[in-house]
Amino acid sequence: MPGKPRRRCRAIAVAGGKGGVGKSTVSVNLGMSLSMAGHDVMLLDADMGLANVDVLLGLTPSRHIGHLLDGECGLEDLILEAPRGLRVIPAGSGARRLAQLDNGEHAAVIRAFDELPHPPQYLLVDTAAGLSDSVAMFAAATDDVMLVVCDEPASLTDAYAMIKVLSRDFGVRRFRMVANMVRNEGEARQLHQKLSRVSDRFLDVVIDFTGWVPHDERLRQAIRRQCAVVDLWPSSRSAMAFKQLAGAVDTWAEPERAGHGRIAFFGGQPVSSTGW
Ligand SMILES: Nc1ncnc2c1ncn2[C@@H]1O[C@H](COP(=O)(O)OP(=O)(O)OP(=O)(O)O)[C@@H](O)[C@H]1O
Repeated sequence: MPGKPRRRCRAIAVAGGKGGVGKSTVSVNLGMSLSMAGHDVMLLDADMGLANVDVLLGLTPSRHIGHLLDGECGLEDLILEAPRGLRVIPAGSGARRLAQLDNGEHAAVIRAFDELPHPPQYLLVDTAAGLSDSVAMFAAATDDVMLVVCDEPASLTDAYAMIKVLSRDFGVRRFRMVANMVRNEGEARQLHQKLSRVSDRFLDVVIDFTGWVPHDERLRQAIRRQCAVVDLWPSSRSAMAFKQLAGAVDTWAEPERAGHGRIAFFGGQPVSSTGW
């Protein structure tokens, strides 16, 4: 008997351009919130050479992407089990080679996800700061690009630069904005308006407002303890915001199929084992 329609893995890049806006914090806590809501979630630390997802979660990887590229192990051998069912693929730290991957190596990392025996429902890709080829390639290989923006001029200009490059060079048309470290929803929406105004004027893109995360001292304390705030203090303001963000992500319409010839996460594997 045919089962219910199967759902494709959704890959979401967490990007922003500027360093320190909260990309890794959002990746870890959104990923864990989705996992706590019952989804199968994997988080790829794509900050090659300067890994910090494992540090944020107090994990100690013994192998990293470099071992995969050297053929010493498969992608599944790199998976670390974080709390609440979140699976993490660490980037590796301190290896210069990892910070200088060429396009072929990026493609090899992305394609390795097609071979996973248990692909996740959601793959979050925590990208590095800046606008390197590496960031652009990883972001362009996902279904959705989530831009983390905070209330600083450089955050807005860097987010705009990222939108420009991804739309012009990779045909990305839709972006999902998350305001981080803001005081309230009004401030978050103002940031969205600022970014949308300038993008509407010069670029053919859509920027959706996905949600916001307040500046929260609890979150910083959780980071110092190497825990996700959603795990340690689930009723803190930031944890509640991440829960809401996960709920918003889960209402997004089904992602479009990977474009022909595009290097995409799960591009060779159109469906996974659960209903979308
Ligand atoms: N909502 C928040 N409330 C309070 N502090 C926050 C919040 N989000 C992030 N921070 C602080 O900002 C710091 C930087 O966050 P994070 O490492 O996630 O940024 P990033 O964009 O990934 O940086 P990089 O690109 O340099 O790796 C955190 O260590 C934390 O102290």
